[in-house]
Amino acid sequence: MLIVADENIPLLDAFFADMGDIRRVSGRHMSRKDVRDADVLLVRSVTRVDRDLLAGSRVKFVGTATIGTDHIDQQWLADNGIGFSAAPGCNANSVVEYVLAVLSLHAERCGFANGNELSVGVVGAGNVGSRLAEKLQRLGFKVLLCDPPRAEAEGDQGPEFVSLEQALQCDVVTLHTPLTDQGRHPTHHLIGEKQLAPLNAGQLLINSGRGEVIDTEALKARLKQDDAPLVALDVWENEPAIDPELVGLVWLATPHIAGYSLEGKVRGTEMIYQALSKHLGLPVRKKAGQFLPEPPLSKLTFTSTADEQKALRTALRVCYDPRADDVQLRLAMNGDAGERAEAFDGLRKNYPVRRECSSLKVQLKGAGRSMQESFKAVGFKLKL
Ligand SMILES: NC(=O)C1=CN([C@@H]2O[C@H](COP(=O)(O)OP(=O)(O)OC[C@H]3O[C@@H](n4cnc5c(N)ncnc54)[C@H](O)[C@@H]3O)[C@@H](O)[C@H]2O)C=CC1
Ligand SMILES: O=C(O)C(=O)[C@H](O)COP(=O)(O)O
Repeated sequence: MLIVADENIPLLDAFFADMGDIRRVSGRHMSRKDVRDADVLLVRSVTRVDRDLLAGSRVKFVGTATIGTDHIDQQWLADNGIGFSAAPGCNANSVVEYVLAVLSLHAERCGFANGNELSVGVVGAGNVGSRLAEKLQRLGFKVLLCDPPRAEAEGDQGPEFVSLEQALQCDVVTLHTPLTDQGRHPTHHLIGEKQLAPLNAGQLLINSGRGEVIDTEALKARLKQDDAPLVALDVWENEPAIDPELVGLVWLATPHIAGYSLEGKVRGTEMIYQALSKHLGLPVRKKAGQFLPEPPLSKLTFTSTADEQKALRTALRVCYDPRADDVQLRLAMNGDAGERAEAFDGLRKNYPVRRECSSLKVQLKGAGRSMQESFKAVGFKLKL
Protein backbone atom coordinates (compact mmCIF):
# COMPACT_ATOMS: atom_id res chain seq x y z
CA MET A 1 0.00 0.00 0.00
CA LEU A 2 1.36 3.45 -0.87
CA ILE A 3 0.58 6.31 1.51
CA VAL A 4 1.26 9.77 0.11
CA ALA A 5 1.48 12.28 2.92
CA ASP A 6 2.17 15.95 3.56
CA GLU A 7 5.74 16.06 4.86
CA ASN A 8 4.58 18.37 7.67
CA ILE A 9 2.42 15.73 9.33
CA PRO A 10 4.33 14.77 12.48
CA LEU A 11 5.05 11.13 13.44
CA LEU A 12 4.23 9.68 10.02
CA ASP A 13 6.60 6.75 10.51
CA ALA A 14 5.54 6.09 14.09
CA PHE A 15 1.87 5.80 13.15
CA PHE A 16 1.84 4.57 9.54
CA ALA A 17 5.13 2.83 8.61
CA ASP A 18 3.77 -0.65 9.37
CA MET A 19 0.71 -0.05 7.16
CA GLY A 20 2.56 0.65 3.93
CA ASP A 21 5.23 2.67 2.16
CA ILE A 22 5.16 6.40 2.87
CA ARG A 23 5.95 9.02 0.26
CA ARG A 24 6.39 12.48 1.77
CA VAL A 25 5.60 15.44 -0.43
CA SER A 26 5.11 19.17 0.01
CA GLY A 27 1.49 19.74 1.03
CA ARG A 28 1.43 23.17 -0.57
CA HIS A 29 2.72 21.93 -3.93
CA MET A 30 1.15 18.47 -4.09
CA SER A 31 0.33 17.51 -7.70
CA ARG A 32 -1.59 14.83 -9.59
CA LYS A 33 1.73 13.16 -10.38
CA ASP A 34 2.52 12.85 -6.64
CA VAL A 35 -0.73 11.03 -5.86
CA ARG A 36 -1.41 9.06 -9.06
CA ASP A 37 -0.21 5.71 -7.68
CA ALA A 38 -1.25 6.31 -4.05
CA ASP A 39 -3.81 4.19 -2.15
CA VAL A 40 -4.07 6.59 0.76
CA LEU A 41 -3.65 10.35 0.88
CA LEU A 42 -2.91 12.15 4.15
CA VAL A 43 -2.96 15.94 4.10
CA ARG A 44 -3.09 19.03 6.28
CA SER A 45 -4.99 22.21 5.45
CA VAL A 46 -2.78 23.51 2.64
CA THR A 47 -3.64 20.88 0.01
CA ARG A 48 -6.77 21.31 -2.06
CA VAL A 49 -8.21 17.81 -2.39
CA ASP A 50 -10.65 17.60 -5.28
CA ARG A 51 -11.21 16.22 -8.74
CA ASP A 52 -8.22 18.15 -10.11
CA LEU A 53 -5.88 16.39 -7.72
CA LEU A 54 -7.42 12.92 -7.56
CA ALA A 55 -9.18 12.13 -10.85
CA GLY A 56 -7.52 9.06 -12.35
CA SER A 57 -5.66 8.11 -9.16
CA ARG A 58 -6.32 4.94 -7.19
CA VAL A 59 -6.70 6.75 -3.84
CA LYS A 60 -9.38 5.08 -1.71
CA PHE A 61 -8.98 7.00 1.53
CA VAL A 62 -8.20 10.63 2.34
CA GLY A 63 -7.40 11.85 5.85
CA THR A 64 -6.75 15.44 6.90
CA ALA A 65 -4.96 15.89 10.23
CA THR A 66 -6.82 19.16 10.76
CA ILE A 67 -10.09 20.45 12.14
CA GLY A 68 -10.93 22.59 9.12
CA THR A 69 -12.21 20.84 6.00
CA ASP A 70 -12.72 23.76 3.61
CA HIS A 71 -9.81 22.45 1.48
CA ILE A 72 -11.58 19.15 0.81
CA ASP A 73 -14.31 18.52 -1.77
CA GLN A 74 -16.14 16.01 0.39
CA GLN A 75 -18.99 15.62 -2.09
CA TRP A 76 -16.59 14.61 -4.85
CA LEU A 77 -14.90 12.10 -2.54
CA ALA A 78 -18.26 10.59 -1.55
CA ASP A 79 -19.44 10.48 -5.18
CA ASN A 80 -16.28 8.60 -6.08
CA GLY A 81 -16.42 6.11 -3.21
CA ILE A 82 -13.34 7.53 -1.48
CA GLY A 83 -13.32 7.24 2.33
CA PHE A 84 -12.66 10.46 4.23
CA SER A 85 -11.86 11.54 7.74
CA ALA A 86 -10.84 14.84 9.33
CA ALA A 87 -9.62 15.31 12.90
CA PRO A 88 -12.40 17.27 14.63
CA GLY A 89 -11.29 18.95 17.82
CA CYS A 90 -7.68 17.71 17.50
CA ASN A 91 -6.08 21.09 18.17
CA ALA A 92 -9.06 22.91 19.70
CA ASN A 93 -7.30 23.25 23.04
CA SER A 94 -4.27 24.81 21.37
CA VAL A 95 -6.48 27.45 19.71
CA VAL A 96 -8.17 28.11 23.06
CA GLU A 97 -4.77 28.68 24.67
CA TYR A 98 -3.81 31.05 21.84
CA VAL A 99 -6.96 33.11 22.55
CA LEU A 100 -6.34 33.09 26.32
CA ALA A 101 -2.77 34.26 25.72
CA VAL A 102 -3.97 37.07 23.44
CA LEU A 103 -6.57 38.08 26.04
CA SER A 104 -3.97 38.18 28.78
CA LEU A 105 -1.73 40.47 26.69
CA HIS A 106 -4.74 42.67 25.90
CA ALA A 107 -5.79 42.93 29.55
CA GLU A 108 -2.26 43.93 30.53
CA ARG A 109 -2.03 46.42 27.66
CA CYS A 110 -5.32 48.02 28.81
CA GLY A 111 -4.10 48.15 32.39
CA PHE A 112 -6.75 45.80 33.78
CA ALA A 113 -5.69 44.21 37.05
CA ASN A 114 -8.06 41.43 36.16
CA GLY A 115 -8.94 40.75 32.51
CA ASN A 116 -12.18 39.06 33.43
CA GLU A 117 -13.90 42.43 33.62
CA LEU A 118 -14.18 42.12 29.83
CA SER A 119 -17.15 40.73 27.91
CA VAL A 120 -16.28 38.26 25.15
CA GLY A 121 -18.41 37.47 22.10
CA VAL A 122 -17.59 34.01 20.77
CA VAL A 123 -18.69 33.64 17.15
CA GLY A 124 -18.90 29.94 16.30
CA ALA A 125 -19.54 27.77 19.35
CA GLY A 126 -18.27 24.41 18.18
CA ASN A 127 -15.29 22.48 19.55
CA VAL A 128 -13.07 25.55 19.87
CA GLY A 129 -15.68 28.19 20.71
CA SER A 130 -17.49 26.17 23.34
CA ARG A 131 -14.28 25.06 25.08
CA LEU A 132 -13.10 28.64 25.09
CA ALA A 133 -16.43 29.87 26.46
CA GLU A 134 -16.36 27.30 29.23
CA LYS A 135 -12.86 28.33 30.35
CA LEU A 136 -13.66 32.04 30.14
CA GLN A 137 -16.83 31.58 32.19
CA ARG A 138 -14.88 29.69 34.86
CA LEU A 139 -12.40 32.58 34.89
CA GLY A 140 -15.26 35.04 35.48
CA PHE A 141 -15.59 36.63 32.03
CA LYS A 142 -19.02 37.50 30.69
CA VAL A 143 -19.41 35.39 27.54
CA LEU A 144 -21.96 35.72 24.73
CA LEU A 145 -22.27 32.91 22.18
CA CYS A 146 -23.19 33.53 18.55
CA ASP A 147 -23.90 30.41 16.48
CA PRO A 148 -26.97 30.64 14.23
CA PRO A 149 -26.71 27.03 12.94
CA ARG A 150 -26.66 25.72 16.52
CA ALA A 151 -29.35 28.16 17.64
CA GLU A 152 -31.62 26.86 14.86
CA ALA A 153 -30.82 23.21 15.47
CA GLU A 154 -31.00 23.27 19.27
CA GLY A 155 -33.76 25.82 19.94
CA ASP A 156 -34.75 25.84 23.62
CA GLN A 157 -32.61 22.77 24.30
CA GLY A 158 -29.32 24.59 23.74
CA PRO A 159 -27.56 27.42 25.58
CA GLU A 160 -28.56 31.04 25.03
CA PHE A 161 -27.30 32.42 21.72
CA VAL A 162 -27.10 36.03 20.55
CA SER A 163 -27.04 37.59 17.07
CA LEU A 164 -23.81 38.57 15.37
CA GLU A 165 -24.71 42.23 15.94
CA GLN A 166 -24.97 41.60 19.70
CA ALA A 167 -21.72 39.63 19.79
CA LEU A 168 -20.00 42.50 18.00
CA GLN A 169 -20.83 44.80 20.92
CA CYS A 170 -18.61 42.85 23.33
CA ASP A 171 -15.24 44.18 24.48
CA VAL A 172 -13.62 41.24 22.71
CA VAL A 173 -14.99 39.39 19.67
CA THR A 174 -13.34 36.12 18.74
CA LEU A 175 -14.13 34.23 15.52
CA HIS A 176 -14.24 30.41 15.48
CA THR A 177 -16.40 29.51 12.51
CA PRO A 178 -15.48 27.20 9.67
CA LEU A 179 -15.09 28.76 6.21
CA THR A 180 -18.27 28.12 4.20
CA ASP A 181 -19.83 29.72 1.16
CA GLN A 182 -23.02 27.65 0.95
CA GLY A 183 -26.05 27.09 3.16
CA ARG A 184 -28.14 29.41 5.30
CA HIS A 185 -25.24 30.86 7.28
CA PRO A 186 -22.19 31.17 5.02
CA THR A 187 -19.11 32.60 6.72
CA HIS A 188 -17.14 33.88 3.72
CA HIS A 189 -16.68 37.62 4.46
CA LEU A 190 -19.04 37.30 7.44
CA ILE A 191 -17.17 40.33 8.80
CA GLY A 192 -17.19 43.10 6.23
CA GLU A 193 -17.59 46.87 6.10
CA LYS A 194 -21.03 46.82 7.78
CA GLN A 195 -19.89 44.67 10.73
CA LEU A 196 -16.61 46.57 11.17
CA ALA A 197 -18.19 50.03 11.14
CA PRO A 198 -19.67 49.98 14.70
CA LEU A 199 -16.53 48.55 16.34
CA ASN A 200 -14.57 51.11 18.34
CA ALA A 201 -11.06 51.67 19.62
CA GLY A 202 -11.87 49.99 22.94
CA GLN A 203 -12.71 46.68 21.29
CA LEU A 204 -10.52 43.76 20.26
CA LEU A 205 -11.33 41.51 17.28
CA ILE A 206 -9.56 38.15 17.10
CA ASN A 207 -9.67 35.77 14.13
CA SER A 208 -8.24 32.28 14.47
CA GLY A 209 -10.87 30.56 12.29
CA ARG A 210 -10.11 31.13 8.61
CA GLY A 211 -8.79 34.32 6.98
CA GLU A 212 -11.59 34.54 4.42
CA VAL A 213 -14.18 35.03 7.20
CA ILE A 214 -13.04 38.69 7.29
CA ASP A 215 -13.01 40.88 4.19
CA THR A 216 -9.39 42.06 4.03
CA GLU A 217 -10.07 45.21 2.05
CA ALA A 218 -12.85 46.29 4.42
CA LEU A 219 -10.65 45.55 7.43
CA LYS A 220 -7.73 47.54 6.04
CA ALA A 221 -10.00 50.50 5.34
CA ARG A 222 -11.42 50.34 8.90
CA LEU A 223 -7.97 50.01 10.49
CA LYS A 224 -6.87 53.22 8.79
CA GLN A 225 -9.55 55.20 10.65
CA ASP A 226 -8.87 56.97 13.96
CA ASP A 227 -11.27 54.99 16.14
CA ALA A 228 -10.27 51.60 14.74
CA PRO A 229 -10.56 48.50 16.94
CA LEU A 230 -7.54 46.48 17.94
CA VAL A 231 -7.14 43.34 15.82
CA ALA A 232 -5.30 40.06 16.37
CA LEU A 233 -5.11 37.81 13.32
CA ASP A 234 -3.78 34.28 13.18
CA VAL A 235 -5.42 33.49 9.84
CA TRP A 236 -5.35 35.48 6.60
CA GLU A 237 -6.99 35.67 3.25
CA ASN A 238 -4.94 34.09 0.49
CA GLU A 239 -2.35 32.27 2.64
CA PRO A 240 0.59 32.00 2.15
CA ALA A 241 0.55 35.15 -0.03
CA ILE A 242 -0.89 37.29 2.75
CA ASP A 243 -1.27 41.05 2.56
CA PRO A 244 1.79 42.73 4.14
CA GLU A 245 -0.13 45.99 4.54
CA LEU A 246 -2.69 44.22 6.72
CA VAL A 247 0.11 42.73 8.83
CA GLY A 248 1.35 46.26 9.42
CA LEU A 249 -2.08 47.46 10.49
CA VAL A 250 -3.00 44.79 13.04
CA TRP A 251 -1.93 44.64 16.69
CA LEU A 252 -0.93 40.96 16.79
CA ALA A 253 -0.05 39.00 13.66
CA THR A 254 0.71 35.28 13.75
CA PRO A 255 1.23 32.84 10.84
CA HIS A 256 -1.76 30.47 11.27
CA ILE A 257 -0.25 28.66 14.21
CA ALA A 258 -3.00 28.94 16.84
CA GLY A 259 -3.51 25.19 16.58
CA TYR A 260 0.20 24.33 16.51
CA SER A 261 0.75 22.91 19.99
CA LEU A 262 2.63 19.61 19.84
CA GLU A 263 -0.33 17.94 21.54
CA GLY A 264 -2.73 19.31 18.90
CA LYS A 265 -0.59 18.27 15.96
CA VAL A 266 0.10 14.78 17.28
CA ARG A 267 -3.57 14.29 18.13
CA GLY A 268 -4.38 15.22 14.50
CA THR A 269 -2.08 12.46 13.25
CA GLU A 270 -3.53 10.02 15.79
CA MET A 271 -7.09 10.74 14.68
CA ILE A 272 -6.40 10.05 10.99
CA TYR A 273 -4.44 6.93 12.00
CA GLN A 274 -7.52 5.74 13.92
CA ALA A 275 -9.80 6.52 10.96
CA LEU A 276 -7.52 4.78 8.45
CA SER A 277 -7.22 1.73 10.74
CA LYS A 278 -11.01 1.54 10.88
CA HIS A 279 -11.26 1.95 7.09
CA LEU A 280 -8.79 -0.93 6.59
CA GLY A 281 -10.29 -3.08 9.36
CA LEU A 282 -7.05 -2.98 11.36
CA PRO A 283 -6.74 -2.79 15.16
CA VAL A 284 -5.80 0.56 16.73
CA ARG A 285 -2.59 -0.09 18.66
CA LYS A 286 -0.94 3.33 18.95
CA LYS A 287 -1.84 6.34 21.01
CA ALA A 288 -0.68 9.95 20.78
CA GLY A 289 0.37 9.93 24.45
CA GLN A 290 3.10 7.36 23.86
CA PHE A 291 4.88 9.72 21.46
CA LEU A 292 4.70 12.94 23.49
CA PRO A 293 8.10 13.67 25.05
CA GLU A 294 8.62 15.02 28.56
CA PRO A 295 8.33 18.83 28.23
CA PRO A 296 11.54 20.83 28.80
CA LEU A 297 9.81 22.62 31.67
CA SER A 298 7.49 20.46 33.71
CA LYS A 299 7.05 22.26 37.03
CA LEU A 300 6.47 25.84 38.11
CA THR A 301 6.18 27.00 41.72
CA PHE A 302 4.62 30.24 42.94
CA THR A 303 5.24 31.27 46.52
CA SER A 304 2.55 32.61 48.83
CA THR A 305 3.55 36.17 47.88
CA ALA A 306 2.42 35.69 44.25
CA ASP A 307 -0.41 37.84 42.94
CA GLU A 308 -3.12 35.66 41.31
CA GLN A 309 -3.45 37.50 38.01
CA LYS A 310 0.27 38.07 37.54
CA ALA A 311 1.02 34.45 38.35
CA LEU A 312 -1.63 33.24 35.90
CA ARG A 313 -0.26 35.45 33.14
CA THR A 314 3.28 34.29 33.83
CA ALA A 315 2.32 30.61 33.73
CA LEU A 316 0.32 31.08 30.53
CA ARG A 317 3.21 32.86 28.84
CA VAL A 318 5.69 30.25 29.93
CA CYS A 319 3.64 27.88 27.78
CA TYR A 320 2.79 30.27 24.97
CA ASP A 321 3.49 33.92 24.22
CA PRO A 322 2.07 35.05 20.83
CA ARG A 323 4.46 38.03 20.74
CA ALA A 324 7.31 35.78 19.62
CA ASP A 325 5.27 34.60 16.60
CA ASP A 326 4.21 38.18 15.90
CA VAL A 327 7.83 39.34 15.68
CA GLN A 328 8.73 36.48 13.34
CA LEU A 329 5.80 37.16 11.00
CA ARG A 330 6.59 40.87 10.78
CA LEU A 331 10.21 40.05 9.92
CA ALA A 332 8.95 37.62 7.25
CA MET A 333 7.10 40.46 5.50
CA ASN A 334 10.33 41.87 4.05
CA GLY A 335 11.20 40.85 0.51
CA ASP A 336 9.15 40.39 -2.63
CA ALA A 337 5.79 38.60 -2.83
CA GLY A 338 7.34 35.20 -3.53
CA GLU A 339 9.82 35.52 -0.67
CA ARG A 340 7.08 36.58 1.72
CA ALA A 341 4.87 33.61 0.87
CA GLU A 342 7.83 31.25 1.26
CA ALA A 343 8.73 32.85 4.59
CA PHE A 344 5.12 32.49 5.83
CA ASP A 345 5.18 28.76 5.08
CA GLY A 346 8.72 28.51 6.46
CA LEU A 347 7.59 29.82 9.85
CA ARG A 348 4.90 27.15 9.95
CA LYS A 349 7.13 24.32 8.74
CA ASN A 350 9.86 25.13 11.25
CA TYR A 351 7.56 26.03 14.11
CA PRO A 352 9.22 25.52 17.51
CA VAL A 353 7.82 22.90 19.84
CA ARG A 354 5.02 24.43 21.89
CA ARG A 355 3.46 22.51 24.75
CA GLU A 356 -0.03 22.98 26.14
CA CYS A 357 -0.70 24.21 29.67
CA SER A 358 -1.69 20.68 30.71
CA SER A 359 2.00 19.67 30.31
CA LEU A 360 2.96 21.97 33.19
CA LYS A 361 2.44 21.10 36.86
CA VAL A 362 1.95 24.25 38.89
CA GLN A 363 2.54 24.46 42.61
CA LEU A 364 0.71 27.31 44.33
CA LYS A 365 2.10 27.67 47.84
CA GLY A 366 -0.46 29.04 50.26
CA ALA A 367 -2.91 29.88 47.47
CA GLY A 368 -6.61 30.27 48.18
CA ARG A 369 -9.39 28.42 46.41
CA SER A 370 -10.01 31.17 43.84
CA MET A 371 -6.40 31.10 42.63
CA GLN A 372 -6.42 27.32 42.41
CA GLU A 373 -9.67 27.37 40.43
CA SER A 374 -8.30 29.95 37.97
CA PHE A 375 -5.24 27.82 37.23
CA LYS A 376 -7.39 24.72 36.81
CA ALA A 377 -9.80 26.61 34.52
CA VAL A 378 -6.95 27.50 32.15
CA GLY A 379 -5.87 23.84 32.06
CA PHE A 380 -2.82 23.65 34.32
CA LYS A 381 -2.34 20.59 36.49
CA LEU A 382 -2.00 21.58 40.14
CA LYS A 383 0.77 20.04 42.18
CA LEU A 384 -0.49 19.83 45.73
N1 LIG B 1 -5.96 28.97 13.45
C1 LIG B 1 -5.81 27.67 13.58
O1 LIG B 1 -4.70 27.18 13.74
C2 LIG B 1 -7.00 26.78 13.55
C3 LIG B 1 -8.17 27.16 12.95
N2 LIG B 1 -9.27 26.35 12.97
C4 LIG B 1 -10.50 26.82 12.35
O2 LIG B 1 -11.48 26.97 13.36
C5 LIG B 1 -12.72 26.51 12.85
C6 LIG B 1 -13.62 26.11 14.01
O3 LIG B 1 -13.13 24.97 14.65
P1 LIG B 1 -14.08 24.06 15.55
O4 LIG B 1 -14.69 24.85 16.63
O5 LIG B 1 -13.31 22.88 15.94
O6 LIG B 1 -15.19 23.66 14.49
P2 LIG B 1 -16.62 23.10 14.78
O7 LIG B 1 -17.14 22.57 13.50
O8 LIG B 1 -16.62 22.21 15.97
O9 LIG B 1 -17.47 24.41 15.17
C7 LIG B 1 -17.75 25.45 14.29
C8 LIG B 1 -19.00 26.15 14.79
O10 LIG B 1 -19.22 27.29 13.97
C9 LIG B 1 -20.62 27.40 13.79
N3 LIG B 1 -20.96 28.24 12.65
C10 LIG B 1 -21.09 27.88 11.35
N4 LIG B 1 -21.47 28.94 10.62
C11 LIG B 1 -21.60 29.98 11.47
C12 LIG B 1 -21.96 31.34 11.31
N5 LIG B 1 -22.32 31.86 10.12
N6 LIG B 1 -21.95 32.13 12.41
C13 LIG B 1 -21.62 31.65 13.63
N7 LIG B 1 -21.31 30.35 13.85
C14 LIG B 1 -21.28 29.54 12.77
C15 LIG B 1 -21.09 25.95 13.65
O11 LIG B 1 -22.48 25.82 13.89
C16 LIG B 1 -20.25 25.27 14.70
O12 LIG B 1 -20.89 25.18 15.95
C17 LIG B 1 -12.33 25.35 11.91
O13 LIG B 1 -13.31 25.11 10.94
C18 LIG B 1 -11.05 25.85 11.31
O14 LIG B 1 -11.33 26.52 10.11
C19 LIG B 1 -9.23 25.13 13.60
C20 LIG B 1 -8.08 24.71 14.21
C21 LIG B 1 -6.86 25.46 14.19
O1 LIG C 1 -6.80 22.26 12.12
C1 LIG C 1 -7.02 23.25 11.40
O2 LIG C 1 -8.12 23.46 10.87
C2 LIG C 1 -5.94 24.22 11.15
O3 LIG C 1 -6.18 25.34 10.82
C3 LIG C 1 -4.55 23.72 11.33
O4 LIG C 1 -4.02 24.02 12.56
C4 LIG C 1 -3.71 24.28 10.23
O5 LIG C 1 -2.53 23.60 10.15
P1 LIG C 1 -1.88 23.24 8.71
O6 LIG C 1 -2.79 22.29 8.08
O7 LIG C 1 -1.87 24.46 7.88
O8 LIG C 1 -0.55 22.70 9.05
